Amino acid sequence: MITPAEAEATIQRHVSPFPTEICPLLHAHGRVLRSELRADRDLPPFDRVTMDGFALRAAAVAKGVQTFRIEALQPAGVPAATLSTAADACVEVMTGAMLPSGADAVVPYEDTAREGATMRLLDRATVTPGAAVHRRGSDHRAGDRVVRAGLRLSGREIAIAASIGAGALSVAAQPRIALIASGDELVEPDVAVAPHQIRRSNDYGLRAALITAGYPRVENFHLRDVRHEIDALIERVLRENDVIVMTGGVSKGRFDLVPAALEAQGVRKIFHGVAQRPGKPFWFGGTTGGQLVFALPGNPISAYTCLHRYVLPALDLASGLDASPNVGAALSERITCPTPLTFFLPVKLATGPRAELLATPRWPNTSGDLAGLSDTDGFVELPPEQREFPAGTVLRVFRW
Ligand SMILES: Nc1nc2c(c(=O)[nH]1)N[C@H]1C(S)=C(S)[C@@H](COP(=O)(O)OP(=O)(O)OC[C@H]3O[C@@H](n4cnc5c(N)ncnc54)[C@H](O)[C@@H]3O)O[C@H]1N2
Ligand code: MOO
Repeated sequence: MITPAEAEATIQRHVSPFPTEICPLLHAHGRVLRSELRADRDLPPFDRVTMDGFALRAAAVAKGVQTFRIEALQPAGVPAATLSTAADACVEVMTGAMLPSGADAVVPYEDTAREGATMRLLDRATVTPGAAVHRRGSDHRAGDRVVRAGLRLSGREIAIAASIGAGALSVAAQPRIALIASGDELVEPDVAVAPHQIRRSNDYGLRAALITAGYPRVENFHLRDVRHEIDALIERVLRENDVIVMTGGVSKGRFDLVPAALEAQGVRKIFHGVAQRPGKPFWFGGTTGGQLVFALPGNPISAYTCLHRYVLPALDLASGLDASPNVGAALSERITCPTPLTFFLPVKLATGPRAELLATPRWPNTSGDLAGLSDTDGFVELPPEQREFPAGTVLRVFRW
């Protein structure tokens, strides 16, 4: 059996990038940016007043002028006024206005007293060139890169894009994902359930996790353990989707028909089985057209863990998202690992006394104990062969 690291690397080798498409800015949040964004003009685009008050020449103040004539009013959103050459000239200005030409500093209202059309500086006013002026191009020059490619777009990048006039963005296409739960025992959550039946929870949970992670084009299906029905559905979803995620039916049981059906429909098995718990029977394959098929074990914690350990990172890679850095967390208590395989242990994360990330184990009862995952932040990966892990051991952590 291959290790989780080998499984991850193998999946990565089979991932090809999703196509690029153009997306209107209003719908681009959560999408992965494919082309960097560059400033279309200097930022700020003009010498921008940063305080409501009066614009004047700092040199006049240095020469002892204390009282100024208010020549004009300069609000935001209109072209710059021009200060006359008189030493005591000033223009009343608003935050966000263009600095009047000829002026080089702004005194806020709070440092002045006004009498009709004149303004007097209070003793506390200190006026130096550039005071309360945000110089043109001082944040970024036209042509500078302001957002790099490979980021998932949040409100921050959307605001930057808007500020540089990028009304449509080049982003990774979102894959169409078929999410198939298989098993005769499964029923919908909102119907009467017989004692021998199990409510479908995996696929609902995986669907929510996929959407939350930025992959909303998910369609759910249910399969009975009937071979010709499995074949027919796989054939159909392969026609319409880029990625297939299945749960259940991949182990060794008489009704674990999924691997054979996938191969019969032209999905090539790349591996079946990973030396890990939970999730040992994980099956991965692909088509010649580049579609990826993840058949996850049916036990709920196995499926949810495998989605986060393998499926979401593969989708992120295909989207061109920057790889997230490996994050380590220190165990808050000593643990004994129950298996010689790599073990994924759910944890609650907190900040320790030296500002380190602390992982507190939250042992689920079994790999079916979904409730054990509630109020956890992710899982740590316990490497194989080592069984005793003292408190303070730093382990790789994956967040849900
Ligand atoms: N002889 C062996 N038996 C099993 C092995 C093995 O190596 N040899 N591996 C075990 C492990 S580990 C796992 S994990 C499971 C995985 O089996 P399957 O992928 O075939 O999953 P199922 O048998 O279909 O289901 C397992 C379990 O999960 C429940 N389930 C399935 N789908 C859902 C769903 N959508 N929502 C809620 N619950 C679901 C299902 O009812 C079963 O209880 O195999 C072991 N056996
Ligand atoms: O390894 Mo299975 O995925 O635990 O129940």
